[in-house]
Amino acid sequence: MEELKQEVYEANMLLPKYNLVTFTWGNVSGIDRDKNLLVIKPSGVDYDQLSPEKMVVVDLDGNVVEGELNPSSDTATHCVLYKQFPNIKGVVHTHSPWAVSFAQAGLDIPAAGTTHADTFYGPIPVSRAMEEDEVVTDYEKQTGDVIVETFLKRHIDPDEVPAVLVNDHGPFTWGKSAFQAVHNAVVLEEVAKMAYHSLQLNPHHIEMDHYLLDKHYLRKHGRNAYYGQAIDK
Ligand SMILES: O=C(CO)[C@@H](O)[C@H](O)COP(=O)(O)O
Repeated sequence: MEELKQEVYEANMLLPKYNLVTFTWGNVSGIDRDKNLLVIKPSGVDYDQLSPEKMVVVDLDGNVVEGELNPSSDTATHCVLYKQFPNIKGVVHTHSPWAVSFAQAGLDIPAAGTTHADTFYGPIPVSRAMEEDEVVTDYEKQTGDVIVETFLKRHIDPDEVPAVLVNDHGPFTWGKSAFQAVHNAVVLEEVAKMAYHSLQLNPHHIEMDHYLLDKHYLRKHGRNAYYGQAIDK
């Protein structure tokens, strides 16, 4: 687990580097799928006080297996995502302002251009607002459940759109490693900013044409399709 602690520590340090967080906001985790153990940032610790040794190891139920500090307050959300999205090995939560603005407005981030399509095969979905009892009982676990519900109800593949906006809260991203999850968080913030400005310039021309989304995303990610029909060429 030492290697994963080092990776997750370095991934956490990228959040302030790319201006995705302020103070102790946000968190990154990574999972060892063989051991079913995840490493996550400790709760409430300033980024400049972090070290690989301060990372916390928990099981998929959030029980601390190793570490002196409390795990991130969002640990339960990370655990739900690892359980429900079997191909992911890293999760990130940030408070990046442009993505949070869409989350607070209850709006998807539209697939407005090829910058978006490079990483996300469609709009970034915003979850529904959570009910009072969901917030009061176990907010962080319920947050994970609402994220999974969003992808199931909208038939979105989490491997093709590795990001979500939690309504009234902020973004979560994921990927095949903690570093890839951070990369997706950086791209998410950039495309949120671009989409906001595109909407201001021309709200009537925002969603990119599907054939361009298909060609661009699927060509970059190993498939080639046209209007969703896979073309074996
Ligand atoms: O979303 C929130 C608070 O709104 C949390 O993600 C904090 O931003 C970070 O909490 P810790 O990871 O330090 O517990």
